[in-house]
Amino acid sequence: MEAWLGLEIGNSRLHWAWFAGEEIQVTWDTPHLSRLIEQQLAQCKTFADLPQEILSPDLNTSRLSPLASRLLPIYIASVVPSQTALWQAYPEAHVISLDKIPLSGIYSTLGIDRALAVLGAGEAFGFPVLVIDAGTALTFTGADGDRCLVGGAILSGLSLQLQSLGQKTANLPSITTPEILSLPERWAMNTSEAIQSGVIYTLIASIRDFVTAWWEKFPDSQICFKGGDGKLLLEYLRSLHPEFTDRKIMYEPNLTFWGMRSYLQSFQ
Ligand SMILES: Nc1ncnc2c1ncn2[C@@H]1O[C@H](COP(=O)(O)OP(=O)(O)O)[C@@H](O)[C@H]1O
Ligand SMILES: CC(C)(COP(=O)(O)O)[C@@H](O)C(=O)NCCC(=O)O
Ligand SMILES: [K+]
Repeated sequence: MEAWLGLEIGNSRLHWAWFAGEEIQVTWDTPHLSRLIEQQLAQCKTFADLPQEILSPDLNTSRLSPLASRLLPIYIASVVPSQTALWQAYPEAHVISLDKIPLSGIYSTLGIDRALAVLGAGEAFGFPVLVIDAGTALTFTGADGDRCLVGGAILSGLSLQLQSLGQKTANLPSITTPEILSLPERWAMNTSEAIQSGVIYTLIASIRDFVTAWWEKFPDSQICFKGGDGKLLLEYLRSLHPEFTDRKIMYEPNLTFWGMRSYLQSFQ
């Protein structure tokens, strides 16, 4: 099986998957790359020449050593043009564009991450399907039983909501997501918890509203969460709304990579 790397470039960080053919071997995340790396990417002749920055510290690199003597193709789904540009110099970079995604009804400025995630989810669990991506932004993206985009919605993600409150007010601290270890008190008695309560309970209420509206349209449809805050938000949704526990709703971090795999298969 041929080896390749999937790279999803989000607004907070890079998400990587090493594929052996159709199987994901390992995934990891790294920070955005600096412009200084462009030169190094241009001169890559083998996997071993790739900058260390793209490998995670906890990635067992010995697993990758069989690949070290070759140059791996990297399939890129990016919503950050300045980060995409850095890869133009890499000889085996393939930027995935919206026009060849095997879904209908797509609008021209739809995020490629959203298109691939809904494609990956639909291929794995069947169409119709709804994807909730809790990344920098939080997005809802649905497709119907004919693999046609139904549409969706975009709002500020969990960290962005917390950060912007801290940045645009004099007295509010910027809370970070690792500080939210459990569901806050709804009726909070201190500033930090009041911020957490406001952001979390309204986010969960919005998600519940979209989920309910989706199931009114497509009652048996699978709903998939992904993204850095997806696991936490699904956990909170379930604990506040136990009636969702037995419904088809799950967390799956690799939807975009599954979408890349389907995209590549559509050319075979
Ligand atoms: N190590 C981490 N670095 C950055 N964000 C993280 C990390 N762990 C969890 N998160 C959460 O993930 C969110 C970003 O989600 P992610 O899916 O990585 O975003 P994007 O795909 O937009 O780059 C942040 O808002 C943050 O709350
Ligand atoms: C909505 C997004 C910013 C989400 O990006 P992310 O939070 O995953 O970094 C991205 O999908 C995007 O730039 N979309 C383009 C607009 C659209 O999808 O309609
Ligand atoms: K994303």
